[in-house]
Amino acid sequence: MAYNFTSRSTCNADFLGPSLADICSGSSFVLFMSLLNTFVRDKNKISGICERIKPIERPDPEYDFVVIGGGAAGSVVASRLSEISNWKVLLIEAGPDEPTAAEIPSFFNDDLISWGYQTTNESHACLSTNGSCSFSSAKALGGNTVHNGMVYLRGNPTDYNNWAALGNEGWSWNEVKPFFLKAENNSEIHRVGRFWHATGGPLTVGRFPYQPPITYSVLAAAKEAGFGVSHDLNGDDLTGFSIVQTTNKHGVRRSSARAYLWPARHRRNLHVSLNSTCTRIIIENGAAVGVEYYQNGEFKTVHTSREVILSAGSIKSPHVLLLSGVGPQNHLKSMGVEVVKNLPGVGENYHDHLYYPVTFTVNEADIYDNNWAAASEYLAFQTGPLSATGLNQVLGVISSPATMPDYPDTQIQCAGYVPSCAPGEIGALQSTGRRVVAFLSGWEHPKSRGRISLASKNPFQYPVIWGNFLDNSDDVAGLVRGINFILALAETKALKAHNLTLSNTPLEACSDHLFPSDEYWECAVHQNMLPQSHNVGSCKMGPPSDPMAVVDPQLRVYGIKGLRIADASIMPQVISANTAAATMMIGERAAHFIKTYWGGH
Ligand SMILES: Cc1cc2nc3c(=O)[nH]c(=O)nc-3n(C[C@H](O)[C@H](O)[C@H](O)COP(=O)(O)OP(=O)(O)OC[C@H]3O[C@@H](n4cnc5c(N)ncnc54)[C@H](O)[C@@H]3O)c2cc1C
Repeated sequence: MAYNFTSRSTCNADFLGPSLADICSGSSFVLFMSLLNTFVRDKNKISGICERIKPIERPDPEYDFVVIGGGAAGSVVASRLSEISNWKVLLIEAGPDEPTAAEIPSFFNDDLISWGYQTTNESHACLSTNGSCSFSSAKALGGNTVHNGMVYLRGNPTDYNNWAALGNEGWSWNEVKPFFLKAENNSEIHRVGRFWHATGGPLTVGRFPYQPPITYSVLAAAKEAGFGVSHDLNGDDLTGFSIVQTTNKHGVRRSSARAYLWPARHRRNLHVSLNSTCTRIIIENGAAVGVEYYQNGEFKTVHTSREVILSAGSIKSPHVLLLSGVGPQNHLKSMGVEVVKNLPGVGENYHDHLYYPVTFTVNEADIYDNNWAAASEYLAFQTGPLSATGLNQVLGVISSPATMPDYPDTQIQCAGYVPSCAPGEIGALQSTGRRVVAFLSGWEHPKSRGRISLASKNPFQYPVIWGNFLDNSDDVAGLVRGINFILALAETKALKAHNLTLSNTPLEACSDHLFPSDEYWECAVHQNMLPQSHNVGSCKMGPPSDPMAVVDPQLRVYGIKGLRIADASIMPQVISANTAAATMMIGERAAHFIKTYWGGH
């Protein structure tokens, strides 16, 4: 095999986001990361430098549709609507284009492009950080699909049947499944089969080309501990540990923007405006007629002749609605915002999956996996450690005694072996200690509900994000059960062979409890639990009989004509799995509703 770095592209994309060199601090990293960034950027197969959407500088005064937010759902909506060549579509995204670093799977969760959100006033959670939980959310074209873990899980059929049972016609599993399939291009169809999967859609899905060797010990441990091994958690094997499929193509990330927008880059009827923050939806006589946004130091407006689609995610969609005068009237009045429509559910019902990390060491030196050898292999072949997310591609789905066997409520996410920053030397040590791995107890059926509300009517001030996490004691119990599953996994011969040793040390704040008893873990999760950034529910979908519903089952905002919401915020209850695939499905569903309404099929 010969290394080939000669595919230097001549394309230019001066609108790209931050460089790899910005990710790692420390001067010794800079040369290595700058060179890697240059090589990656020039390699079209990885960076897609010649395939990117070219942003528009001066949008037209009017479009048929304006989509706010180019994330998991917004990119899908804009792409699907612009399939109709006589519809003009504008997509407004607050962030820049997706950075080249994002294309390399091992550099996931890069905080450089994050909005940097924090919850406040938590009485039961994140007590070690004064009741404020931090979580990541990407500000870039592609939204969180640009820096998420790429795990492709759709959730459980019961999740969607529950939505339908709440009065959301058209959202049962059998009705949403075709839209998952429409999106999907499964690169392992021979392994996972056509009953559950499809080929030919925009979103390439498959396992990463690389798994760290310890992966197979984790799977053996899962078998030994009785959790089982699933060959496909999206098929009929709904529980067990698995090397999951992810949104990657040949070891390169597939964000929703790369999957849906880049192939549409030659469409003359699709415009994308980057670094453009929507500050308000313009509503006249009960109808959305345009959008106000801020770009390059100026407020601008654009009008729409058909619809505005709000896809700014679970934090910003309610924020934009509230800034536009749509929300609980008393709250709006108290903030000095003119009430356009009293809609009490806006910002309510906010919730997220919760997790608690249990950390261990293994009997290996703590080396950096990102080095010249790994980088060269990745540049030449898009394989090796950089082509994957380390042990994070392994997770377990478990039904605890609190749920039905076919409706799992616990997810154990594995973590470790992720090559990200590197000092530039092959085999350099990260520390003189042993390598750390973690297992995250993930609680997938949270019952606590929080709220998004205005901090002020200034559109640039973040809203107040109150998770109210762990308010319901069932959520604490769920996390502790997950921790016990992890401890059982750690006791297996398969993992003992790695000398897996618990490294969580007793917390001072929990010193009244025996370490590691259930009482101790209950105390610990109140101290250090984290939201998983799978936030949903803050503009929930519901039937007209539900006074707290924000959108109807066709995603139309109650009481405002020409305005829909398509993103994770419409989920009435979070699904039992990572939320990106479901959110892209919501984008597909929204585009279908819109095309049906306006005769666009
Ligand atoms: C670190 C991390 C890891 C994750 N890992 C996984 C995973 O492995 N698998 C999985 O399934 N899910 C994962 N998720 C969750 C998943 O990515 C999200 O649920 C999903 O992206 C939500 O989609 P969305 O369209 O609702 O919002 P987003 O994807 O957040 O998109 C919203 C977009 O709107 C833009 N925007 C916001 N406000 C404005 C405004 N005022 N004007 C213009 N634009 C605006 C934002 O910049 C953003 O681009 C992860 C999330 C995070 C943060």
